[in-house]
Amino acid sequence: MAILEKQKYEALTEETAVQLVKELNIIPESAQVTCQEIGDGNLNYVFKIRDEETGKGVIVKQALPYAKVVGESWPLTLKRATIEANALKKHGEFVPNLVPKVYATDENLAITIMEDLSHLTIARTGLINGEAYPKLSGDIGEYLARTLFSTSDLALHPFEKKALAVEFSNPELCKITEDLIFTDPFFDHDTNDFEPELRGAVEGLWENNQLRLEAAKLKKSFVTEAEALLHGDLHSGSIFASETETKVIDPEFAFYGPIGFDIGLFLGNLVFQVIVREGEKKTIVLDHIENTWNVFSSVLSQLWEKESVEPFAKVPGYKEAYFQKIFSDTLGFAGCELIRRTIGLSHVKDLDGIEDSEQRISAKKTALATGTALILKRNEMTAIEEVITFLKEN
Ligand SMILES: Nc1ncnc2c1ncn2[C@@H]1O[C@H](COP(=O)(O)OP(=O)(O)O)[C@@H](O)[C@H]1O
Ligand SMILES: CSC[C@H]1O[C@H](OP(=O)(O)O)[C@H](O)[C@@H]1O
Repeated sequence: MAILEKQKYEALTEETAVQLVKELNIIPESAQVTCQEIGDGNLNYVFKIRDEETGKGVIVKQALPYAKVVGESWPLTLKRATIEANALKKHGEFVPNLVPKVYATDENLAITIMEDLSHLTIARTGLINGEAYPKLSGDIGEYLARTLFSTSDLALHPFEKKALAVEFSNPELCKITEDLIFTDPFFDHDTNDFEPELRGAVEGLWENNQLRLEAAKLKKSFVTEAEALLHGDLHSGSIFASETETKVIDPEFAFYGPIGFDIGLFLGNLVFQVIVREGEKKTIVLDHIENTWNVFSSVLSQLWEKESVEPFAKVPGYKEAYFQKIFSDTLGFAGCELIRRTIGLSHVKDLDGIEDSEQRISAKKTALATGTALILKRNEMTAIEEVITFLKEN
């Protein structure tokens, strides 16, 4: 029986994934294909199917009814697949060159069939291997400015914006972020995961009430400020890159949230590379951090001047106040990401991949101190150059 006719969820296998793309005529019935499950993320299956004759590839991504990294004991909504596909399509309206093409979706099967980007490398892997990715920060700055402006009240009629906020209501995935980024790392919670050598530093965080107060304020912003349609999990593992191209994948955490969240997650993940790199290679990443903010703010500023529908947009001082709020949120969210990826449930290879244990512990202590400082100093800093100077000195 045809898979689509069943109209109900079943976990795909390499065989049924092939059957599906043939049923949908994405690859001809007669084609000789290979199929491999290549998912390395925390949550989903990713099948790569390749037509041996034409070399054409497609990706079938399927949500499981639970979080893959933990297993069936952590049930998770299948609706995230529809959120992901719709977010790829919505963001693709504004930055078609920076997201994969979506060929088909099926809500029952919780699948997105999309462009195969295997000619690119996941940016986290490339950066760890010392790649420079000259286009990365310019492209991500552009992606952030265009997707965030175009889905906000600055660009949309309030009815349209609120309808989108409803469409992208994503409570289960938001709860993961609320717990894993904004809560658990600041408490002695059993999801936390860190080496015994870090216990002193971690207990220092738990006893730092000023830090916990600021983390609480950032969590409140995340939970309550429905400013724009966010990617929701914009770390360097959600970006494919090469010397000439950048593509953003995996927006299953998309929802209406504070604009600084996407920027902060991206910059926070670049900070890991500032911590682990030396010399000129460190400078390349510092330049990416500065350029991301500069491109983001300059494109957003142009869009604000030319296209904003907000009557207050021309009121002297409003734009500056709006940008300063995004800037300080960005630093705070970057700080939370640094802390949670160091001691929380979900780590990063940038740190965990350091084989020498003394070096690894030292890098992790730096990540915790940097994250703490970004959270605490976020309202004192007003320009990206100050952040760069701070990162160079620490
Ligand atoms: N469009 C794509 N083209 C090629 N490979 C992909 C594509 N999408 C995902 N992948 C591969 O699958 C992995 C997991 O995908 P991802 O969307 O991050 O899954 P998860 O939601 O489980 O984190 C990526 O790291 C990448 O290697
Ligand atoms: C159990 S979910 C943990 C973590 O995984 C997600 O990342 P990804 O889907 O890219 O692997 C997200 O960052 C969550 O916080």
